[in-house]
Amino acid sequence: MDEKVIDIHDLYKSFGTNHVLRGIDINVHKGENVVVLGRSGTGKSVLIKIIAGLLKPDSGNVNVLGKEVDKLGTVDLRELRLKVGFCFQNGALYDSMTVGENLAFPLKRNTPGISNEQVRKSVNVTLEAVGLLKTIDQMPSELSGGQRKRIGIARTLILRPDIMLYDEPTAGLDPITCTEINNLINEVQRRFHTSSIIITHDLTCAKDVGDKIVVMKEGKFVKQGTFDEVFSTKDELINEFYDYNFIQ
Ligand SMILES: Nc1ncnc2c1ncn2[C@@H]1O[C@H](COP(=O)(O)OP(=O)(O)OP(=O)(O)O)[C@@H](O)[C@H]1O
Repeated sequence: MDEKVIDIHDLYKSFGTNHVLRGIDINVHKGENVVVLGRSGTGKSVLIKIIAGLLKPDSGNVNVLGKEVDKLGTVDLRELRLKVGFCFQNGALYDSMTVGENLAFPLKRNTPGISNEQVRKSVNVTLEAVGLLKTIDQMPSELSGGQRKRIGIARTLILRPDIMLYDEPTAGLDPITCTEINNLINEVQRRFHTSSIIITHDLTCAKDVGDKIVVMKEGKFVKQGTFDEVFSTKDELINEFYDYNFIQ
């Protein structure tokens, strides 16, 4: 796990007078799942949007897969974005397309010349990987919340990215479905050799999927280590999380 696929140093980002990121350092090694844990509004989504090249940093170094993201031109940025999969909180599915079409769409758009047979094969393999091949002809509105999340992950995965960025993958799900999503995130890591950042305020998710946990507060990282290292001392910050998650 020596190779760094994400290497961020001294990252700052403000919106007007709202100083959201205030000197962030983080690295993700190849094959690692890193959880960013923090309460609402601490800047977790802004951080992964900067990594995905969707927002520009004010200052600092943001190196992703060996490239300085904010220095890339349009073509190089587009190429990098294909290797960085962004799993949106709501799955970002097209409601007017079937599940199969939702997966085929990004693949066709980003792989000029791909044959219908290759698309069909890839859609099948990817749906099978998330355990939902049976939903291929269903509409997103017919799916449960957990299924929509899985399909959202599949739609990102179909481009076989090196990096997966998960934005609150378990938000709004019941505990059993949360566990299923956590298992899927680990399965994706194993099967597709992805490196991931998972942002969440769900402690069970952090514990289940995180090789490393970083705790963010007010735009800074205040703790990092394995789950046990971070949560071995129950200071005020950590207690906030236990209270929030109703865990004693
Ligand atoms: N495009 C934007 N323009 C202006 N302000 C923004 C923009 N994106 C985010 N912000 C602000 O940045 C701050 C951090 O937002 P962010 O979405 O990163 O929080 P978060 O930690 O992901 O919270 P949550 O858990 O609720 O999603 C918020 O105050 C938000 O209003």
